[in-house]
Amino acid sequence: MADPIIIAVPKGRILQEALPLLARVGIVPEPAFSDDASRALRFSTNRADIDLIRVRAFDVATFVAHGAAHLGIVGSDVLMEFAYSELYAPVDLGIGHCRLSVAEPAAMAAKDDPRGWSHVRIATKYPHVTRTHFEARGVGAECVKLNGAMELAPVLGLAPRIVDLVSSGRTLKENGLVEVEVIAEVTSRLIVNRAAFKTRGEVVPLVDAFRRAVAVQPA
Ligand SMILES: Nc1ncnc2c1ncn2[C@@H]1O[C@H](COP(=O)(O)OP(=O)(O)OP(=O)(O)O)[C@@H](O)[C@H]1O
Ligand SMILES: O=P(O)(O)OC[C@H]1O[C@H](OP(=O)(O)OP(=O)(O)O)[C@H](O)[C@@H]1O
Repeated sequence: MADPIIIAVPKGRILQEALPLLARVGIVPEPAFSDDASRALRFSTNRADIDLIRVRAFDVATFVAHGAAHLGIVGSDVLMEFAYSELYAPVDLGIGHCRLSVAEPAAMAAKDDPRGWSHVRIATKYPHVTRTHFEARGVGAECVKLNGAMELAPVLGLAPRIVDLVSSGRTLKENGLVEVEVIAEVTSRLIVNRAAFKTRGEVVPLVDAFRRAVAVQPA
């Protein structure tokens, strides 16, 4: 038998929404996959021809782009940041809904006019998306790269503005920030390594199975 197809799934918040979707596709991981105490990183499933790996959200795209995994589930925010040409993103999975936004302290926003910006300093996990967004309207963006807790940057003087994911808005509110621009709406996508799509015959029916599972997804 050929080596199993490997699907990369992010640990963290997307995982909880991805598991019911995988079940509708007919993929049920071994129990250790959902056990936070497990230190394993690769897991078998009810299908002998499919294994799952559990990696950080940003690393899903890297594993699949390099062919170390054949398919993956990843936020469109990550795809925008890396823009890997080796990836094909054929299915919007309709999970992990949030948006990528610019935010700043409420007091600053009260007096601020985004149309007047010529240069901004921004704390973010998304420097590429941020620079591209501002360059499109002639604004230079100087980015301070952080991997989390961006909301601390304005009050501690690291950068007056941030670009981060927003869902309920609670994190911004509890840190005295307000959203001033939405850069992109975000959902999770099924991604496929382009070479695997051509060379592994199992991939096309699997992509179709994800498409069907999304179509019957509860609203
Ligand atoms: N508040 C949110 N609501 C819905 N989806 C979100 C939210 N925050 C993040 N996501 C989605 O989940 C993905 C993972 O989020 P995030 O990077 O915050 O997870 P994490 O577990 O903190 O990652 P890591 O620890 O690997 O850095 C994001 O790429 C995005 O697509
Ligand atoms: O608008 P809200 O519903 O409050 O969600 C937004 C928060 O969610 C994400 O962080 P996450 O909880 O994944 O934590 P981390 O990125 O700091 O690990 C994001 O980076 C925001 O901090």
